[in-house]
Amino acid sequence: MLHQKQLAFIGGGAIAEALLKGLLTAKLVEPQQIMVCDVAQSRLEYIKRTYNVITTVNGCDAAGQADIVFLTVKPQVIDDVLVTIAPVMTPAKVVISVAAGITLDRLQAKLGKTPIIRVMPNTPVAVGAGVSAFALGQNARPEHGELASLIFGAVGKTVAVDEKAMDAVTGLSGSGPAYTFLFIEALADAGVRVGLSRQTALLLAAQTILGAAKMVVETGEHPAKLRDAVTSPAGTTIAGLHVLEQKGMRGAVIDAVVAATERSREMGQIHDK
Ligand SMILES: NC(=O)C1=CN([C@@H]2O[C@H](COP(=O)(O)OP(=O)(O)OC[C@H]3O[C@@H](n4cnc5c(N)ncnc54)[C@H](OP(=O)(O)O)[C@@H]3O)[C@@H](O)[C@H]2O)C=CC1
Ligand SMILES: O=C(O)[C@@H]1CCC=N1
Repeated sequence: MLHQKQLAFIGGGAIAEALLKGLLTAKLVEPQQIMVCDVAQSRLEYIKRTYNVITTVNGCDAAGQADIVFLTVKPQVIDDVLVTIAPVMTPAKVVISVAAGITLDRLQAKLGKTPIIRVMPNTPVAVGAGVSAFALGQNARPEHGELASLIFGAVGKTVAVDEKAMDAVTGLSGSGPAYTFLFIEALADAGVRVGLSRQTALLLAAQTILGAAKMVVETGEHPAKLRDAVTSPAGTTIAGLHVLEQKGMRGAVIDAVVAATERSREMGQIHDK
């Protein structure tokens, strides 16, 4: 389905790199099918050197030549980008926006009849283990849903959601890798505190998170049941869990996701911050 399609990324930052790396690794596309546009020449040089894709500073050119246009700029500059690319957009192209908080209505108002898909991926797409939620705009057809499943399914799991859920998705899985990296870092620091080498502590911490997540996904069991199986009576785990509960870990995580969700909503409402 992506054979001979041209993809353009408008914005060559963190999520664009994660996506193109994942798509190339999955062999869904070849490097010559990808064009990356960014305002920073040094960033483009790095992207070209690393992935051998086509690069340009001209967003209009990139969007004009592409069949699938990814909007991978910060929400704060999305309106400028929409004005730049609007003249070359046609109903035969498709726009995939990953910008946090930016609604389909706001994108559609500038892009006329071009079909739009709003997606919230996360950076583990770079290693084929992302999760992406998507919602279709008013001009999108069922094949555009299939396209989203194909592209984002090649680099992880996908879920179709009602657009209303997008801010919550952003607060949970969009930002979630950052919370998890912080937890891994904290676990590794803890390992060092109790006498392990940094290298060993980091390996134990990261592999523990990976293994625990895999158990939840593959067994379909409730995490509480899996947790109970680790927690021996009067053992080590309950001593550790007691401290985490006393320090309010669950509440802190809920507050973090609520704050990120609210920030996503806020970014959809303001146009210049
Ligand atoms: N990072 C993530 O994990 C995720 C990000 N997103 C969304 O992806 C978008 C990009 O985020 P992220 O990759 O983190 O941000 P980055 O800042 O890393 O990347 C954005 C890039 O776009 C460049 N840029 C700025 N203006 C233009 C322009 N007019 N034309 C072309 N390029 C431009 C920026 O250059 P400069 O820095 O010089 O301004 C920067 O290199 C955001 O909307 C975010 O909400 C969604 C899911 C996950
Ligand atoms: O921090 C951000 O705003 C973006 C959106 C989701 C992940 N990163």
